[in-house]
Amino acid sequence: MSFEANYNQFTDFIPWSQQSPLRVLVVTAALPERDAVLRGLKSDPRFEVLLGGVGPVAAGVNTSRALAAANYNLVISAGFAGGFPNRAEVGSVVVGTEIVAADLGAETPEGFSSLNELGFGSTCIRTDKGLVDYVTKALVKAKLRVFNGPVLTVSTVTGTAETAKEMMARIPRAAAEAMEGYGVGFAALDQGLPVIEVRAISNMVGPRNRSAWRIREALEVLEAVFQVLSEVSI
Ligand SMILES: O=C(O)c1cccc(C(=O)CC[C@H]2O[C@@H](n3cnc4c(=O)[nH]cnc43)[C@H](O)[C@@H]2O)c1
Repeated sequence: MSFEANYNQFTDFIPWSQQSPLRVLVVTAALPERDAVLRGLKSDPRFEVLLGGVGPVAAGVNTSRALAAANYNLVISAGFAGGFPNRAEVGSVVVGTEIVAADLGAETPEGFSSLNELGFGSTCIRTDKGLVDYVTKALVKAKLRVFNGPVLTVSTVTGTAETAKEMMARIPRAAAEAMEGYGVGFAALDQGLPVIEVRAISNMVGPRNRSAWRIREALEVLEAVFQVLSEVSI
């Protein structure tokens, strides 16, 4: 289906799609992720791919800078992520329903208190539901293994079973953990733009085991994701 046909499908119910022409900023953390996304997109002119750096601060600052320099109407945070056990396995894709700054808060004798609970703002950025559903369906149709759920943003990669358990208790439906989504999402929100997070699962969240990382597989999945997105022209 052509870009215009798909684009028009949204015009009844997704405000961002009424803005024309569609320009999408994709923010990746590292070079291999950026290159995989570019290979998938095959020079689709509607997409710009930014190397935003690792972690929420670098990603947020670089996204803000890019959004200030040009007009976009959609932002995508993309790359690898850890999958939570029984939620998203290695080689699958997670399309985030929410972006949650999972370690932004305070440790108290009673346990962790999020920024929300402390009354200092929100740790949760909502993603565009219509777009999340649309992207999910397109990826499933392309035979990718896709899961939906909150994607956590952390400043410290989880490296023990205890912390993984704690994260799952804190955000029970969490599907994946990465390090940039909240920064990218905050910058998009600041400009009034919709955001989604799409992650290829390279490892499981839990005890540190670098030999179990499946980077090449995750890169292939990331490339396939953006090939699909280019073909359905979100
Ligand atoms: O040294 C380690 O044990 C280790 C384990 C997981 C990830 C790292 C990184 O430095 C990668 C950071 C990079 O990749 C994304 N990512 C991928 N998997 C995870 C994860 O399980 N938890 C958090 N982030 C992850 C992340 O978005 C960064 O861009 C090192």
